[in-house]
Amino acid sequence: MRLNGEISYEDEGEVERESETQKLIVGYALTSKKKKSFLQPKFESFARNKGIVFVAIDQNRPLSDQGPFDVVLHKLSGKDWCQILEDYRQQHPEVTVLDPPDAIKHVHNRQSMLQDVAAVKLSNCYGKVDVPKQLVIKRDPSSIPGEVAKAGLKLPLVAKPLLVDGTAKSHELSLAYDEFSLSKLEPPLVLQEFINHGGVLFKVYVVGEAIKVVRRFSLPNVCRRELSEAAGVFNFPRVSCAAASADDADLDPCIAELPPQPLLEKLAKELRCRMGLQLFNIDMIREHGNSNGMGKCQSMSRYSRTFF
Ligand SMILES: Nc1ncnc2c1ncn2[C@@H]1O[C@H](COP(=O)(O)OP(=O)(O)OP(=O)(O)O)[C@@H](O)[C@H]1O
Ligand SMILES: O=P(O)(O)O[C@H]1[C@H](O)[C@@H](O)[C@H](OP(=O)(O)O)[C@@H](OP(=O)(O)O)[C@H]1O
Repeated sequence: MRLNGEISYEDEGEVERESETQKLIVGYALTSKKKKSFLQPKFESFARNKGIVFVAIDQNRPLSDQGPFDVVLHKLSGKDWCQILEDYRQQHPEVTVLDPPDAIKHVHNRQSMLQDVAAVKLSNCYGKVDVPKQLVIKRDPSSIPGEVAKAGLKLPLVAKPLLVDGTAKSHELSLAYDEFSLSKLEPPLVLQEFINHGGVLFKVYVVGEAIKVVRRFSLPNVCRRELSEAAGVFNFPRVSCAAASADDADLDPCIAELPPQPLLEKLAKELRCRMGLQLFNIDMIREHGNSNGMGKCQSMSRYSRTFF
């Protein structure tokens, strides 16, 4: 299995023979941004060799007039599109829609996306999965310092937009070091306690029962001295984007070790059942200095990367 550009074509010949008998048609409805990042030409041609063909859905024509599709893969939003998909699902129960609009709703909001993770209460011999302590602020920024104190949240705090709609704005994150600067933040947002995690994040990609984990660089630990000296709100860029891969980095094994596969399998299965999602991604960090293998999921999203 290879990520993005690093494609292995070792088994191509064999697969091409298989594809002569079988074809799976995937109709896709993606924004141009998503088409560019997800449906890369190399990926499309690799899929074609596996007998999987991607066909663009024409949004100006009724969906039922198009196809036939085995799978409808989409990442569009809006009430009208959701209704079109729901109607299509009723008329074509044989088609797999990735994913149904009702299931997707969970990951469009940073509060609801972690509620299901917390509800799983996953703790077994392989480790424990939890979510950071967090608070939702819907309106008044001047109320934030008081709300934070009332909830007993410890500084520094990571501030994230409440809604996640695929825009760059919805991925803008900031770190607030002191209580006075909290009222500068712009609701609606989620405030999460910053978890020291050794600067490494695990991206867990789930496709049905298949799981692929990659390692990315992340924010470094914040030490007590830094916290006592720093003040204000700092915006930080997409620290754990694809370019920040730490898969081949020479790291302390305690930090770099991937979360145990059985733990991820259990988590993914529970989330699939609870949310009804088949295709999603979980961002996980391992709490630094916690020898019990405690992991925290601090975010979830829909698919993005292409894997081979
Ligand atoms: N509570 C937290 N404690 C420590 N680091 C955090 C916390 N929340 C987020 N981060 C770090 O901030 C970065 C981005 O966070 P997050 O994944 O929540 O944003 P996102 O917009 O959902 O990201 P993506 O679009 O990449 O999925 C990651 O490197 C992550 O490790
Ligand atoms: O590239 P990875 O590290 O897998 O992170 C993804 C995020 O998890 C997704 O949420 C992004 O998609 P949206 O911007 O549509 O939410 C997705 O955006 P992209 O498809 O435009 O690259 C990625 O940023």
